[in-house]
Amino acid sequence: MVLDISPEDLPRTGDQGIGRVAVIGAGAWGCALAAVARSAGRAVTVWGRNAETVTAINRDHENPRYMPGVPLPAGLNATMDVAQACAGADLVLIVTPSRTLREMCGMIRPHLAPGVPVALCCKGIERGSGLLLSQVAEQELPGHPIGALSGPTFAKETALGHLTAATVAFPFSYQDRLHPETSTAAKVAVAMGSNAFRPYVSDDIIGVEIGGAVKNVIAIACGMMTGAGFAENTRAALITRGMDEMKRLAQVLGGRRETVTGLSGAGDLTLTCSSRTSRNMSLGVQLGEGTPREKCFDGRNVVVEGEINAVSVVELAHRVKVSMPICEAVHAVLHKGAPLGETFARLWARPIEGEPASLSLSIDHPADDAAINDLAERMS
Ligand SMILES: NC(=O)C1=CN([C@@H]2O[C@H](COP(=O)(O)OP(=O)(O)OC[C@H]3O[C@@H](n4cnc5c(N)ncnc54)[C@H](OP(=O)(O)O)[C@@H]3O)[C@@H](O)[C@H]2O)C=CC1
Ligand SMILES: O=C(CO)COP(=O)(O)O
Repeated sequence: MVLDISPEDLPRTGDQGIGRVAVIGAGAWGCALAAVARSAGRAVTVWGRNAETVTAINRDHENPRYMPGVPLPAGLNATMDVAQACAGADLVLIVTPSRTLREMCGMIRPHLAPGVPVALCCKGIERGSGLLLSQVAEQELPGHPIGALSGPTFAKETALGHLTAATVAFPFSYQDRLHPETSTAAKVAVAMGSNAFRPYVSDDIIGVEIGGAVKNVIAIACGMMTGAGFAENTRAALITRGMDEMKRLAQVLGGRRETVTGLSGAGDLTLTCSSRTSRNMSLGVQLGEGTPREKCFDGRNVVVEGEINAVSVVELAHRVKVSMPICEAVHAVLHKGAPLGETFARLWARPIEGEPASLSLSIDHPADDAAINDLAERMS
């Protein structure tokens, strides 16, 4: 169900709450979130850099390039003018690929009113610096509360109004702990929430962001093994052990392990590792089937965050000395030319460990090279 209210009919609620939302990015997720905010009764303007897409959103209420056939609410405005998109906004959602975040922050900076909260809806870790996206945005947008909106949310399903839940995380002040319902996270959750889109409030931005960045890499691993002919046992093992990698990294960086078991961690990991609707899983499947990288997605340029972020995740893990063997395997195959079959066969042949890791043990068993070669052969 989509409410069709003209932006002029809506009060600007100012201090009372969030009336206007600017969405930076007119791709699949940007348009889906714009539809969510519009359906929740907000006035919404989407900024996009592609004239045809902007025209199609305004004229046809559709994004034919990224979500063909999915109707968007009629009252949703799109523009190529960033000043117009940000004018009067009480909330900004940044929804472009993670590698563009710094650039997007610089672009919107001159046009934001002081103190307007910015929620990051992209998933990744900055390459080189190892910074979380929220830390990048804090550097570029001083004085603005920076948070994240993340969860198991395929854009098309969300835009079509399928029941969806996600986490909204902003750091809490002392006051926020006394009155969580007036925190920025709660205000953003109220602004975005509707009968179909259910936000949960969190103060653990680190835990939420790590979940979003790492799950894409694990989804590529699941795809690779699926494409190579392995089945549900293998996928379940990768999901579970992948979640452990997420938990370890989140905890060392100051996030909470229980956040990783929530929507933005376990929820998104399960979704992304279960369906070829996921671009990350789909890339893995194609590679596992033996398709050369340049021929994947029929040669189209598709946003696969886990591919780029395998580098930043592994670099970060090395920096903080966290063991992430599945991410390492994906990184080795994608970026170091390691053979997929042998890499995953060796992943399975690692020393026996404790579960949980606090049961600290490591039992070497002699690597049976012939067996590893057999397994690798089976995967090639
Ligand atoms: N799709 C989904 O289901 C979900 C996606 N996300 C996350 O959202 C983020 C965006 O993904 P999604 O919307 O799916 O991607 P899409 O490929 O659908 O769209 C990407 C958008 O970003 C724009 N863009 C790309 N590069 C730049 C740039 N340098 N400057 C400005 N705009 C740029 C594209 O514009 P143009 O068309 O002009 O190239 C396009 O509008 C990712 O981090 C993804 O992980 C999160 C949850 C769900
Ligand atoms: O993040 C997503 C769902 O929550 C989208 O996943 P993909 O980028 O793999 O399509």
